[in-house]
Amino acid sequence: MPSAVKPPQTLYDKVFDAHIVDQKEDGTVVLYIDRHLIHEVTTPQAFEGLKNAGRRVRRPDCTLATLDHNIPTTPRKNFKSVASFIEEEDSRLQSVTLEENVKDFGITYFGMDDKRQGIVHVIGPEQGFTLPATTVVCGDSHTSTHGAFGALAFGIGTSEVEHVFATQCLITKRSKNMRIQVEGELAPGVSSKDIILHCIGIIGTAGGTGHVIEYCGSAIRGLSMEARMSMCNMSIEAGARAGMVAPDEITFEYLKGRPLSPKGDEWNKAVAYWLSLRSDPEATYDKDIFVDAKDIAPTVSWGTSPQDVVPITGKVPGPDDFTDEAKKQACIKSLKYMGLEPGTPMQEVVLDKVFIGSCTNSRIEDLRIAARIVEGKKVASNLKRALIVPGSGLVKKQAEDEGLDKIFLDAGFEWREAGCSMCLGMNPDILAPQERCASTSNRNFEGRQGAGGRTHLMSPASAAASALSGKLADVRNYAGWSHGKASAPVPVETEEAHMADIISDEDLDKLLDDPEDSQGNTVQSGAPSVGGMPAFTQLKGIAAPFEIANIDTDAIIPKQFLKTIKRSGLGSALFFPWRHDPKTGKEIPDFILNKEPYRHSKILVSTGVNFGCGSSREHAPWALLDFGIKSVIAPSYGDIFFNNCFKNGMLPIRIPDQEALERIAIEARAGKEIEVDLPAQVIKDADGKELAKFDVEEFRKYCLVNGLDDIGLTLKLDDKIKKFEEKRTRDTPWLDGSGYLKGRWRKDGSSMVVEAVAVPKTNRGEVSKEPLDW
Ligand SMILES: CC(C)[C@H](C(=O)O)[C@@H](O)C(=O)O
Ligand code: SF4
Repeated sequence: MPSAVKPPQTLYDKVFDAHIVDQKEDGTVVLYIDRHLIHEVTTPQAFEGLKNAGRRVRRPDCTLATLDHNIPTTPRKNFKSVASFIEEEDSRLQSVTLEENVKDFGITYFGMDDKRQGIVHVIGPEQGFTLPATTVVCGDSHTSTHGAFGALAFGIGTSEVEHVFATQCLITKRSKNMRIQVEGELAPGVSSKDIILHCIGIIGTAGGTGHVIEYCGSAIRGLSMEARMSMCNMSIEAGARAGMVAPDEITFEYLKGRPLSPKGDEWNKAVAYWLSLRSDPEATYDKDIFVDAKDIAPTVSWGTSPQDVVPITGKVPGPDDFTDEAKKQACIKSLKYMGLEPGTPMQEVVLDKVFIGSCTNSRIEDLRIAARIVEGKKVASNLKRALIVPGSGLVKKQAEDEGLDKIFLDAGFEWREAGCSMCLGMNPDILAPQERCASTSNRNFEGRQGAGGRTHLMSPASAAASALSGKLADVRNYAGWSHGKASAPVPVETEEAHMADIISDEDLDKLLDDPEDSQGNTVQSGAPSVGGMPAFTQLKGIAAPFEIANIDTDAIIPKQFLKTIKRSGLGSALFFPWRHDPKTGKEIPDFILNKEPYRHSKILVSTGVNFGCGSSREHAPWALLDFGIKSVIAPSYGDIFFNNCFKNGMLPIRIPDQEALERIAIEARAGKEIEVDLPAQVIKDADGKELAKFDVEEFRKYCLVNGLDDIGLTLKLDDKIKKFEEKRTRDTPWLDGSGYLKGRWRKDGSSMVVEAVAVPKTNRGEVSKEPLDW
């Protein structure tokens, strides 16, 4: 536990320090991970790596698995097995693969026939698996959600998932501290979703890059745990990898009695420890933002970035509302995609669908508020669908116990089973091209909810009001609304809408199986083979210039390509919607990577900030690598993407100096080769003239130049990891041997060792549940 004599520290500093297993001189830290949540999308390649290297999962008791992204949210009355229930082949394969892996490695798993199944970020807190002062990771960017408990929780890529499986540690660096203080009382109709949208509007999607945000102030203290989760969830959209709230009475009340929360004497010990980790009053922050709660209105997004927000009473902005040229261009692009005219009042924007769900807003309180607003009324007749998708089977059950399902069904909503659903459309719930959706999810990127689909982010209350209005609506006008409009029955999703997702399943299979690009050229298969990493020293080649800011990983590789259990063959999927015409599927000749000489690019130069923001999908670097791009140069990056590159033998280079970056971009635009020299840390033009110097962390450079597998390096620290675990067992015994694996643990000398007992299986693809102890 942290000592009282240390200089003033933040909550983040304290939790981070309490988990250091080893620290190198350059600041690289081996950090112990208390809790690992896993799902089907980002684990197959990690398990494959483990198997190939003959490694085990070090702490199955600290690992919890579920299915969420791929699964249909249709009724499960006839559910027999995942293998027979999931129709779409790639989704089925990914889901069955998870089931096989959890059996092979003895990991607790909530399958589709378990009422505890749900979105990974809903079930962790619900079970008390997420606890204050812990480190929590998941191969998913919205792991930031769990920071609501005062946990240091962040998303990781698949290589890091494998690293945690094998070592229960991660190699990382200390982040900077940022504070967002929200003081005062929230106005009626304003929720924590509005707080976070408002804050992202202020700081931008790159505002928190490199930082961990601590949310504090009276408005935050007044929020429930569920509201805090919604807010921390979107820290990633604010550019930060993690967001935290100091644990308090509200936290403890939420956790007490949860299946995996500490019990009896341990509970009191745990609470005392958790309280000791609050930020010291004199602690300082690298970035400080103050928000007056009364300035926050119900907020909605208008564009294709979560920073594109206005109060619901506002209008769609136009390029003239921005002074910065890059922002003007981004506005033009967003308006075109969203099909909006500048100056249109937001409340006149007509909707096609409403989605209330996702790891941001699918908890019981979200459903309660939505139900209160729609009770006794009907969804507008112009809506094609209005979906309520509970975040977990337990949320669903509770809502049904309270009669909320009936309220929704009577109002004309669909009442679905738990899953990610229309948040990203890896499952059958998607938008058709040009359909407009009021959504309680967290990302409004191009194609996020379905190719060509248009997303407006908002709170559950606003989404409920919008469902009644059929347009984007100000919830404050709906509180007393009692006369429902006549509503038409909500049509069910057609097969056509699903297939409209640009690429058919057959095409997808072909692309993934065939290591050729869409032009039929064999592409360099640069993605590393499992267990190894190619060395990186000098790289000379054509550099493709990209001039847009905030290029997200959904754009680098859209969701339909994430349903693979392999790392290779993704080159054809790179920037798929930007490279191909959605109607014909043919190449768009003007897109940079479709032009000569850029088809042969080995380097990508982005003059825009925050390259690779958003999702943790390691498929993004895999796709770049498979296309032939081994190095990216940009002013700044999404943190997870930046890490993921190194894990694949790629070099992402930060060049924050605008002039130096422009020198490089000039060469790129001219179609000339440039050279990246990692040992010398310089970028040169084709004649060897220096264009820029760059920094790279010593440890990362060492691994890249020598092609080292960092799992092997961490495993060499086994003695230190064991020592850490002994101390953890003494100080925080409630973190060992989760309730689900009771009786499977034995003491082996000084350390806890899990016995290699697979979760009992009923039949292939089906895993039986551990008995519930509640
Ligand atoms: C599939 C996963 C990698 C991804 C993420 O990391 O966020 C997904 O959950 C998303 O929301 O885009
Ligand atoms: S953001 Fe959406 S897709 Fe990602 S975990 Fe949350 S609900 Fe699932």
